[in-house]
Amino acid sequence: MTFILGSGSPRRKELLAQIGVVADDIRAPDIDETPQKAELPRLYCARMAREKVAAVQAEADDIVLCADTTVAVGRRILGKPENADEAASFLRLMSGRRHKVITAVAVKRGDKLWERDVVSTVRMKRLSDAELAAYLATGDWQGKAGGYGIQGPAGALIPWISGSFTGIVGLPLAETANLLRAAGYIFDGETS
Ligand SMILES: Cc1cn([C@H]2C[C@H](O)[C@@H](COP(=O)(O)OP(=O)(O)OP(=O)(O)O)O2)c(=O)[nH]c1=O
Repeated sequence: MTFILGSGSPRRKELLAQIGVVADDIRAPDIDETPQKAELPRLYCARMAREKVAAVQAEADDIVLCADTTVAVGRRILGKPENADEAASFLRLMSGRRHKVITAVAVKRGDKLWERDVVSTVRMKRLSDAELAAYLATGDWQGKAGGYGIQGPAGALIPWISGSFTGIVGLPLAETANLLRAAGYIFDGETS
């Protein structure tokens, strides 16, 4: 059995390492992440995780794990901003209000699939123009859903969350450990 992390995200690799899981191989999936018309954020996020895991080539006995993190303001899906202007518009939208962060995880082994999604609520403080400009200048928004990373400088902008911290960062560890166990991944110290 080979354990394949189907993700190019450095966060997901680090989060797995936190629970002692080291991938034998990393294969970043390349899929079209465009939402369908009127697609709801949670359904979109679950579909992305499924499509990622389907896109990763593996042997029948290999375990493959993929995930997707999506930020939602109401029904609106905020993906990874393409540039600083888009990041600024996302952050203005979230400023002073709550939004959801959904992370869907998909694990496959042969033709079996295990899936789980975790929804967290995040409150962002009301951002002054100076705070917004200072955050954008860090460049930390790049490659992150919604244009911020709670684990970085944006942590100072988030006074409250409800849900899974590791889920917001990109991989909900409690749920992920359960999915891996279900797929037959053996953790250190466990016999089956
Ligand atoms: C909201 C939030 C997102 N993120 C990151 C996690 C994900 O890497 C990214 C969302 O993009 P994803 O499309 O979920 O993942 P990815 O493109 O980085 O990697 P891959 O598809 O290869 O697995 O946003 C944070 O790091 N911190 C946060 O607080």
